[in-house]
Amino acid sequence: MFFQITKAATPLTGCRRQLILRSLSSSTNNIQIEVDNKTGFATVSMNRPPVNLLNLELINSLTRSMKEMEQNKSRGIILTSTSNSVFSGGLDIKELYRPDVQRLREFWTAFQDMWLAWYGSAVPTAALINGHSPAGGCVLATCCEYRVMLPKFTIGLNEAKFGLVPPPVVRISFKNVLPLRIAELALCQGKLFTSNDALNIGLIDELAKTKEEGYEKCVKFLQTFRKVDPVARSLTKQQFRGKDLDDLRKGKQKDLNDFVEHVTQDDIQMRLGLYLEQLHNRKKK
Ligand SMILES: CC/C=C\C/C=C\CCCC/C=C/C(=O)SCCNC(=O)CCNC(=O)[C@H](O)C(C)(C)COP(=O)(O)OP(=O)(O)OC[C@H]1O[C@@H](n2cnc3c(N)ncnc32)[C@H](O)[C@@H]1OP(=O)(O)O
Repeated sequence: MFFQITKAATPLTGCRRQLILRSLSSSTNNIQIEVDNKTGFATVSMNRPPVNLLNLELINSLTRSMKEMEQNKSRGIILTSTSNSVFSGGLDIKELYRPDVQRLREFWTAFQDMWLAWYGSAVPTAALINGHSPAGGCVLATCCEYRVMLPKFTIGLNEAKFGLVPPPVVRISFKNVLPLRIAELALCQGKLFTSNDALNIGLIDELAKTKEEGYEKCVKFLQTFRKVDPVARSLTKQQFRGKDLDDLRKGKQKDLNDFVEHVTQDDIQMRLGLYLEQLHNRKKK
């Protein structure tokens, strides 16, 4: 993939000059990448209005972005969104409802690859959670090494509430962040935590009042690795996450088959249909 590079001031950091890298190969422009001149850190912003739902194209763009930043020897990545109220609304349920099975398989394979790329990234990562972050949004945030969240939003894995069983790839990064008992209870309850509660249980690391403050906190975290050898850092991270990554790599085909079998069941399709309807009608009441 090719990038067009231009210099511009960014709304994220006021007048600080940044390199704006815009993906040219993506016709949808669903990701924006900015590289800070001073720190060398890249900000990856999901940009799929209105609520950054993870469809096949956005998932593929997230994976490609990570691979390219690794190739470019990026020194750190901040994942956020261009929205004012949503980090990511999670999986686009339209991908799961009455699916074309071939596309459903492609979709879940892409999600597995995105998880492998972000959870296993060689580059240090921080999530700037500038809005709601349910389900797939929470998976992305927990793939990162550090989380800074703005107040009065929600984050968590709510799949159980609408009848989905969270597969391993969804559970693992959540379990990596939280004590096992809290993770188990939260998953069984399909619980979404407020920003404050998320801080109290350790699902996020810091709160920030504004996106700018959150950005500075993410930068501060990434700078903690400034004096650490990048290869040693990356291999140490792999020692912690390597087994999880290997388990998915080895079990990819089974995980895919389980996912497709689960999602295409009549009962699950009915629940997904009802949930979509509920989301659509939410504001009419
Ligand atoms: C053995 C086991 C094997 C396999 C298991 C199978 C499956 C596992 C699944 C994998 C795990 C991941 C799951 C997910 O991510 S599912 C998605 C979960 N997400 C949610 O529940 C969030 C729902 N959305 C919201 O709560 C709100 O939309 C949100 C994000 C807080 C934003 O609110 P707001 O800004 O007010 O925006 P709207 O609600 O008006 O939404 C705008 C627009 O988008 C539609 N929409 C919202 N979310 C979704 C979604 N997830 N999928 C599809 N569509 C969605 C909403 O209806 C609006 O559209 P409209 O046309 O009505 O205007």
